[in-house]
Amino acid sequence: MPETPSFARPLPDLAELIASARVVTLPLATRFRGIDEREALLLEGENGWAEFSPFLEYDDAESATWLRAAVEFAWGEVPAVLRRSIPVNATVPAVHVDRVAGILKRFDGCRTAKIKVAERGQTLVEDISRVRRVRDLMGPEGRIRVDANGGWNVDEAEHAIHALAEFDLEYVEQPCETVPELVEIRRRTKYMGVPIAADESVRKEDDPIAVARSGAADILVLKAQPLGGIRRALDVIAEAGLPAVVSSALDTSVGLSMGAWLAAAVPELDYDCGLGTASLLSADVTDDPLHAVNGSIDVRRVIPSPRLLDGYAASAERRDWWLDRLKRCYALL
Ligand SMILES: O=C(O)CCC(=O)C1=CC=C[C@@H](O)[C@@H]1C(=O)O
Ligand SMILES: [Mg+2]
Repeated sequence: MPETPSFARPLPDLAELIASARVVTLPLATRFRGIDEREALLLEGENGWAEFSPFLEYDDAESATWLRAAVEFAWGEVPAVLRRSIPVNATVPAVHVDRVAGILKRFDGCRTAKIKVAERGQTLVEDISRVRRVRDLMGPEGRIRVDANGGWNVDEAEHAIHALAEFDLEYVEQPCETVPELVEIRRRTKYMGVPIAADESVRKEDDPIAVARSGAADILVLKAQPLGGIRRALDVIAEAGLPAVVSSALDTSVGLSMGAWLAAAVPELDYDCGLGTASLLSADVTDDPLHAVNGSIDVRRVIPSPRLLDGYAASAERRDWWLDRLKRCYALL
């Protein structure tokens, strides 16, 4: 038996992970993050199913953290939940303004929308018209946040946030790439009253607390898979001492069930969570997907349907690729 890590006691053998592993390729309803299909590896442990789905370009060291999260959720100790349903935001990719209404309709009852901005190859004018359309459709009570994925430099961010402020933004997520840039943009835009949230600067930095320590953000966006699991994400929230928004990584409903579990265990949950993205998929692994109903998703384990696992099974070549990745990442646990 390999050495016992804290996230799953004891660490299941690799053979056990491989025995239950299923790899799927799911079509997206809307291109997002430059992809039209989402690949994911699902695993069944003693607690139920979990998802291992680092993006394809991530290296093994980063991906091993995502595997730690899956192993914890399927085999390890998970914390008690404090709530049974989680309010979620609609997620609006960087689409043409004419597609905004169709996308919002996929998110039943969501009072909050997160809109992607600063997409490479697009202009601020396109961002402004997309955000304006969401504001028009949601009305004055809708809550609107934007996510730039670090796509602006500090001057561009200052200009864009100033231009978008008229839409009453709840926050701007990752306007710039680095922690020092976030510190600077937060200083420059403070007078506008638009809070800054950090996502990549939490999940991709070696030290997820650096953002909080440097005063680089008002809010943290936390994702269970990239942070290495629910308990690690809860530790980050406790140590950072900032309000948390729980989000996800374009997961299947199985991955979203882990995100919902994290959101359910966070002591204070003041913001709607980025866990409604099953609605961006045009197929899922379960007949009972975690779609928003009345603006919220359930906190529950998700059991994939054998019919859907077969129907959306990845090609033999992609399955082998994922199993090799699983083995390499397991070796890093
Ligand atoms: O937070 C949401 O509304 C949905 C999740 C989401 O936006 C993301 C999922 C996956 C990859 C990321 O580029 C992206 C994000 O940056 O938050
Ligand atoms: Mg983000």
